[in-house]
Amino acid sequence: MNLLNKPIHILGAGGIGAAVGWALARAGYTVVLIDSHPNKISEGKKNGVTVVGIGTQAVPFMAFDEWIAPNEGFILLCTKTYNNPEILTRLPEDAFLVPIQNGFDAALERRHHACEGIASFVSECLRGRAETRITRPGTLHIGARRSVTAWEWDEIASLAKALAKTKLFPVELVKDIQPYKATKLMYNAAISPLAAVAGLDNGALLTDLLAKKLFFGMLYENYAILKHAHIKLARIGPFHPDTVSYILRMTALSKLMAIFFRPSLRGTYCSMAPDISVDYCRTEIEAYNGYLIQLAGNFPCPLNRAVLALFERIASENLKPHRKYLQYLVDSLPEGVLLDSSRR
Ligand SMILES: NC(=O)C1=CN([C@@H]2O[C@H](COP(=O)(O)OP(=O)(O)OC[C@H]3O[C@@H](n4cnc5c(N)ncnc54)[C@H](OP(=O)(O)O)[C@@H]3O)[C@@H](O)[C@H]2O)C=CC1
Ligand SMILES: CC(C)(CO)C(=O)C(=O)O
Repeated sequence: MNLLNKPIHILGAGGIGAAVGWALARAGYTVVLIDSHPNKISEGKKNGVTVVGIGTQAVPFMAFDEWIAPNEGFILLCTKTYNNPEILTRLPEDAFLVPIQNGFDAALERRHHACEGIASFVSECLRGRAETRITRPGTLHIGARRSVTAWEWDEIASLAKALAKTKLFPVELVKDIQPYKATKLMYNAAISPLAAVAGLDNGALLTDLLAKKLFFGMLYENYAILKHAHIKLARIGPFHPDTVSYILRMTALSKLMAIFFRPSLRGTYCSMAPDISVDYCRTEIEAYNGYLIQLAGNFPCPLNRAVLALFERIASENLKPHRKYLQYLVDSLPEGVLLDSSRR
C-alpha cells in the first residue's frame, strides 16, 4: 500500500504547513489543511493557499474542531509544539505521523513515530492569513527517527519524493533525521529566544554587539551540551557544527563568520517572535532551551537557564519584547560566563 494514494492531512496551515501543503497540492496530491484560526480557515476555503511571489493553490481547509483523524494516510504535524497536547489526544496510535517542528517535545517523542521532517527554509505566515512568504531558502530534510521496517522506509522515501516534486524548497531524504534535528536545535535555541525577546531582526544577532556576544555564547553552549550528551550532529548549511564551534573559539574568524552569515539571516522570520509580541506569551521555549537544560543534567548551561528564567518572567508578567532584556540576560549570568571567544 502506498500512503500517498490517501489524502494527506496537514495540521497547522502556518509558515511550514501552508508551504508544504501548497507544494504537495501543486504536485497533484490530495491534501487537507487543518487549522484552528477561523479567519485563516474561511480565507483558505475561499481563496486557497498563496505562496507570495509564486502563486495560489486551491487546497481544502477544515477546522481542527471538526477534524476526525483518518485511518490511513500521512498526517503531517506542522503546528507549534505547544499545540501538541490537544492534537496528540486526537490521533490514533497507528497514525503515520510526520512532525515538521523545531525542538523536542517529550510527549511527542514517546509516540515512537517512524519519520520526521526538519525544515531549514524559513516561511512567514501572518496569523489568521492563508498566505505565506518564504523569507530564506533552505532544505527540508526527511528521514527516519528510529529503526524502520522496509515498508516504513518506502513510505518515507515516497513522501520525500512527493515533497520535492514542485521544487518550492529542496528536499533531502536522510537515513537518520536525529542529527539534523539536534543541529537545528543548536541554532534555533540560540537565534529564536534572543531575537524574539529583544524584538530584533534575526540579522541583528550578527550586528548588535551585545546580541552577538549572547548569540555566539549560546551557540557555543548548545554545541557543548549536545556534544557532552554524545548526540550526533549533521551539517545544515555551509558548515558542520564542529567547524562552527571551532570558528566560535577564534575571535578573528568568528568576526569574519558574522560578516559572512549576516545576509543569510537579515530579514528572515523568527517563528518565536509573534508568540510574545501579541497580547499573550506562549512559546516553544520548553521544547528548545528547556529540552537542552534537561539534556545537560549536571553539565553547566548558565545561558540556557537564564533564557528560560527570563521567558518565565515575560510570560507571567505579560512583558513585551525589548532590547533591554539582552542586558538583563547578561546581568543575570554568573561572572565570567560570556568570555571572549579566544579564552574558550
Ligand atoms: N516558520 C518557519 O520558518 C519555521 C518553523 N519551524 C517550526 O515549524 C513548526 C510550525 O511553525 P510555523 O509554521 O511557523 O507556525 P505558525 O504559527 O505559522 O502556524 C501554526 C498554525 O497552526 C494553527 N494551530 C494551532 N493549534 C492547532 C490545532 N490544534 N490544529 C490545527 N492547527 C492549529 C495555528 O493557529 P493559531 O494562529 O490560531 O494558533 C497556526 O495557524 C514550529 O515547531 C516551528 O518552530 C521550523 C522551521 C522554520
Ligand atoms: C529562522 C529560525 C532558524 C529562527 O530560529 C527558525 O527556524 C524559526 O524561526 O523557526
